[in-house]
Amino acid sequence: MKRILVVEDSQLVTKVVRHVVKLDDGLEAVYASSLAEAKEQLARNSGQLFAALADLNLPDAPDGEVVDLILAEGIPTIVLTGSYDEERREKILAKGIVDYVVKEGRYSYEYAIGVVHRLAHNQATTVLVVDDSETSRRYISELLKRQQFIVLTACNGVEAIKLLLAHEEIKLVITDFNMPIMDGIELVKNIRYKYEKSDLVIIGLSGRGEKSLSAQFIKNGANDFLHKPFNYEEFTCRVRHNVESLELIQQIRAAASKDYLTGAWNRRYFFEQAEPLHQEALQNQAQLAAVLIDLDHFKKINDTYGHEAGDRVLVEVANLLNAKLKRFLVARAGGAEFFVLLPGLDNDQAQSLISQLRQMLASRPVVLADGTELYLGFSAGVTNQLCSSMDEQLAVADKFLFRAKDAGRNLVVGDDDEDEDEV
Ligand SMILES: Nc1nc2c(ncn2[C@@H]2O[C@H](COP(=O)(O)OP(=O)(O)OP(=O)(O)O)[C@@H](O)[C@H]2O)c(=O)[nH]1
Repeated sequence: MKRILVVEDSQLVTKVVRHVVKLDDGLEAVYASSLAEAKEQLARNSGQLFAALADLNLPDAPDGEVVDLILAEGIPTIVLTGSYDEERREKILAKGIVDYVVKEGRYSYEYAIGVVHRLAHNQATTVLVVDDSETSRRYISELLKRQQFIVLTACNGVEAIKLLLAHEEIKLVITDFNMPIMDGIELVKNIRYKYEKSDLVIIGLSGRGEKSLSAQFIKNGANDFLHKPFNYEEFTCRVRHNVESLELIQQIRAAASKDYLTGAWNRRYFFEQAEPLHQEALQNQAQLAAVLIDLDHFKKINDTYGHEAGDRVLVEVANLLNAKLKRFLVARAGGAEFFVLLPGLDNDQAQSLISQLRQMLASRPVVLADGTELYLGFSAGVTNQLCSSMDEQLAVADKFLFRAKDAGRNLVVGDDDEDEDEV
């Protein structure tokens, strides 16, 4: 939970902000209606405030003094202002605030809260700034740090590539064009050999009078560009827009790869990951065990306790498999069936691991919402016969799974079992 300070003397505005904050699970707020109260809240919540929303005009501080007070504590501040004019805008931005919001209705406050959330995301986002000018690097870094980004810097393309290789977490590269050793466009070309646009955002910078550079940046793989000199708002809007687009693509990707109910990987993702691992194992004659797990009498759980109880069981089983098979690939195949891929394990090792899981599940009940304890069993087929494709190997696992069901269920059958595993 992030705690924010809201400094506002209008009761009506405070009421709306309270309402917006209340609807937000990730935020809690403390309130002040004057400079004096703001001082008290800062002292009381020292070290615990993530950000602040502050009105510029307070009865005891009519000229934005409260903003200076909050900024002096190192707290990212979003200014709430009743009126907007160019001179005022320049003045408040120059103070070092994160953003300003003109109080024009509920949407303005939702926007302000959105900025707070953006700051929280930015704290986990690393940006690489590439520029040979120290002044420029420092200026861009300062703008990014105001937005709470983690910032790394490089003074040419070669240094940038070294940093990219050493820091997989970098999500955004902001690069100038004119640099010694490797210019910005060459850097973009090099980066795009390895990183897709949907994995890493690049924003090119081009100076005035070099208009064609912006097009060259984009044509060679940059996501966006900015003409220099730019102002703080122009820069932060572009950065925000690009980072949000990247996050959205990554969310869509994750949603397309995960099973909606259990959060486990889905069938599509499993094959996407498993096929290359299978090919690699074939080429290197390496061990690769594939497993098909199916809960026993799952239909009876739905029929007896309802579909919701069935869902709960599926979630618990997926959680157990994910927790116990962390370094392997686990996916929900559909219904009450799960795929597991165990690279590096021979049949005996895989069979023994899956049997342990079977015993674990059988000895730990899943507790339903009404307190009912359900002891579950599963049957599984395990094989490390590589066959010629992943599909074929899974067909062998499926044949063993069928054998396990046929032999009475609650069993793990593998390559060496002509009949059955332990019951
Ligand atoms: N609650 C719930 N049920 C599901 C879901 N997907 C499939 N099912 C049900 O899961 C059941 C799967 O049953 P089966 O695997 O065919 O049969 P079973 O009762 O487990 O019997 P055996 O596998 O032979 O032991 C069906 O009744 C499906 O309707 C789901 O997402 N949630």
